[in-house]
Amino acid sequence: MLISVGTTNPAKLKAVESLIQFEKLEAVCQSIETNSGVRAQPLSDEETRQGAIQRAKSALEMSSSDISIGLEGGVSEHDGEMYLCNWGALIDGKGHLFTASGAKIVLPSTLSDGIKQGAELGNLIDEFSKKHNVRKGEGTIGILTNGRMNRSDMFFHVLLLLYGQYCFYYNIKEVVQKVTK
Ligand SMILES: O=P(O)(O)OP(=O)(O)OP(=O)(O)OC[C@H]1O[C@@H](n2cnc3c(O)ncnc32)[C@H](O)[C@@H]1O
Ligand SMILES: [Mg+2]
Repeated sequence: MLISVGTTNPAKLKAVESLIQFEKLEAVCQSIETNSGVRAQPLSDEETRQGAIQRAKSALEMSSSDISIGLEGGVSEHDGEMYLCNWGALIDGKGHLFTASGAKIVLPSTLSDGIKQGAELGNLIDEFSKKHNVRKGEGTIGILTNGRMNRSDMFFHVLLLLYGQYCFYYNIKEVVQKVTK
């Protein structure tokens, strides 16, 4: 089985490798650089979700994979507070689309103020944590939980939700969403 993933970010790719291991899949993971079709810093759940879907669609178009995956990070506002949000999309060989979101965590005002001024979280979190390329490693979620969670584990959880739905609907031969939606 070939699984294409619309990113070159090692934290996201590690999550897919973890899924392959966990599910004992005979699969190869192909990393494909894709355009998310949304802003580099998505500012809502909907925009982040669309980014994940677009990445999965592009990865499918650019490969002959059995399954394609898109993972996207962004922020969303709830009750005046800004949260880190995460979305994933999986498209199977028949063109069926599955989506799921991941853990959310509130951002301190230093980060949310910077994002409101137009900066990208990836750059802000490096400055905030005095580390380099946090987005490719533990991620903002790692920094803000003092290392109890990390970006790969968070996306691995999203992937379980995606792959789990794929298995569930495939078994009963039902499909909830179409790619065209
Ligand atoms: O190479 P790609 O796949 O684009 O990976 P990315 O790290 O840029 O990740 P996203 O495009 O999905 O995230 C959108 C923006 O939010 C930042 N971001 C999102 N989640 C993050 C996290 O957990 N840690 C650090 N930065 C994060 C990221 O750096 C971008 O500026
Ligand atoms: Mg990006």
